[in-house]
Amino acid sequence: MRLHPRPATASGTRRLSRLHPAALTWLFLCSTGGALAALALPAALGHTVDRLVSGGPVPWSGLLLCAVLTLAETGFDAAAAVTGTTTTARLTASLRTRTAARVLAAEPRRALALPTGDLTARLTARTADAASAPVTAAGAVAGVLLPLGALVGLFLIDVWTAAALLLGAPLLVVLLRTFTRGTADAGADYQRAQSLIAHRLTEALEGADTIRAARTAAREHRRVLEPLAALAEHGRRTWTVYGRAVGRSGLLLPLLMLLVLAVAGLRLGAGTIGVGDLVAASRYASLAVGIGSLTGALGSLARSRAAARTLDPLLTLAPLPHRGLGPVPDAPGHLELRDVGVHQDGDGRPLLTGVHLTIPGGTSLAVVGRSGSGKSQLAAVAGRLLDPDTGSVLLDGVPLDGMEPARLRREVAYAFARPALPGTTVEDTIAYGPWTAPPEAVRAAARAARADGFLALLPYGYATPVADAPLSGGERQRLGLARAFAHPGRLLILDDALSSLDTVTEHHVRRALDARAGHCTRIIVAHRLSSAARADRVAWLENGRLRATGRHEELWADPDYRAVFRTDTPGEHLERTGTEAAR
Ligand SMILES: Nc1ncnc2c1ncn2[C@@H]1O[C@H](COP(=O)(O)OP(=O)(O)OP(=O)(O)O)[C@@H](O)[C@H]1O
Repeated sequence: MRLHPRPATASGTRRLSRLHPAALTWLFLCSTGGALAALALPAALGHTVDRLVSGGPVPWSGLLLCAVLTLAETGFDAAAAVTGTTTTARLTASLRTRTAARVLAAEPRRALALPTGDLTARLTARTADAASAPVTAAGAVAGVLLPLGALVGLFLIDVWTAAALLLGAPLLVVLLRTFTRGTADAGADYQRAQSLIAHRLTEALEGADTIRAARTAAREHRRVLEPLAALAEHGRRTWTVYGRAVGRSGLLLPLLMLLVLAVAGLRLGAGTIGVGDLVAASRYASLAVGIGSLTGALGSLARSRAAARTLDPLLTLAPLPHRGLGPVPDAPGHLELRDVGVHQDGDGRPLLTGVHLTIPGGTSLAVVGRSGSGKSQLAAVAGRLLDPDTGSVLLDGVPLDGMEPARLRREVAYAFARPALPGTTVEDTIAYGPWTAPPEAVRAAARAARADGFLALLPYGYATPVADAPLSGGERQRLGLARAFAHPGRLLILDDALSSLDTVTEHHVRRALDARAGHCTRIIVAHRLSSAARADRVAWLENGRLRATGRHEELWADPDYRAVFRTDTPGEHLERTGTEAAR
């Protein structure tokens, strides 16, 4: 895959904490407020107990303070929980939107070269993992503040009691460090195995019919689930690290508590501290050993960091470079390919070599050639779905790579052999594009693409949800064509977009295409003889090179050209001239 990493400045995920600053500040204040209330409570409690034990009047003010502090702690904690959940959801949405926007703004075919399942896992699960970091970190501040404050409280009550707690502190630090390192490694491996399963599952779902036809479901099942053993292993590793940390802290923390209470008890016996101090010391000790709860936050932060690493290559994808140029106004759509070359990513195999081609504005060009000759590569380069590795492409004299992408997209409409059909209803699907086509344009486009007939038979016509519309391959193609027709620009590129149409429908669609002569340049990638015969000119590709260009009737004299259309059925196509085929 060719990603275009930028020099590493602040990475996209690191900048997350700058989003929603008000919510994060509020969360920080709530967490801190809750921690301060929790820290003040033992002191107030100790003081109140001392007053009660001394046998004086009931210390109502002390009792009230304890109640207020308890309520404050609960209130702050609840507010922190609500703010944390909503902020994480909003950060996840922001991160997903930004990552998806980056992917879509980069050169399409190369940016989307990640396997679909892997990309989906990154855009869904990984963004949620990474986006939880700022909230976890804000919450962890309280997790640090509480034990530190409790330690200070212990020092203020009695130095020896505090020293007893400090005795166990180095062990706790070692425990936390080991835990963080262990979960980070296991978490990253776990996420990788998850992505691999997601990728294989997506592949299998896309090829469900092939798998069914080949009766290889069991083999496919094994292939998809093959990384499951590794996933289970990484999961076990994570839980082992958790288990060990919990086991060790489960042993260490009560021992530490016991030690602190024993020292405090001795100091009470020696008359150095009072009963209230003992109560406060026991509360502070339990708050201080609560540092063990940081393991959860550290584990979550380690998972977020591993997820962020998988998102950074997407967030640092370079946007499609351009020079902000616009199309020449009222120009005819004259397209020029100058010495265009495209190499395969990875091994550098040439897919297109030295293609020089001029398509006068308003004319049509059929691109023909054997399978794999590079027709789709040429179609992709002609509308900047792909940047050539060498050479340049100009529309009315303006280089495509200089044109502002949004303006370029308004000038170039594409239709594909297997179009994606986004949108809720059929109407949305046709209207979907650089601008939302109005209803009358949608209907006119559907008529031109000969889609109106089958759309009328759908239960709710144009309002039928796409998911509920049973569509054949040819009907899908006609919706894709209608979408292209509904967004007319100066260039229309059909990449094998008529291949599933029956000959009568194709004939009508061709007439709709011909009606655009003079005000729209058309490039039609096709295998059918009729497409070549009806076009103003033909570009004949062979092994990624332009073998010849010219009118179909002229090229027909070349037996190699005729062989491009030859079938094994004697007499079919080959005996027909271009003029006959065009009729
Ligand atoms: N996304 C891609 N990444 C890398 N190589 C590709 C990609 N798509 C196609 N190729 C390679 O480029 C070459 C030309 O493919 P292209 O799709 O342009 O052929 P085509 O003439 O349109 O074929 P067909 O008529 O079968 O659709 C093929 O050899 C193929 O292996």
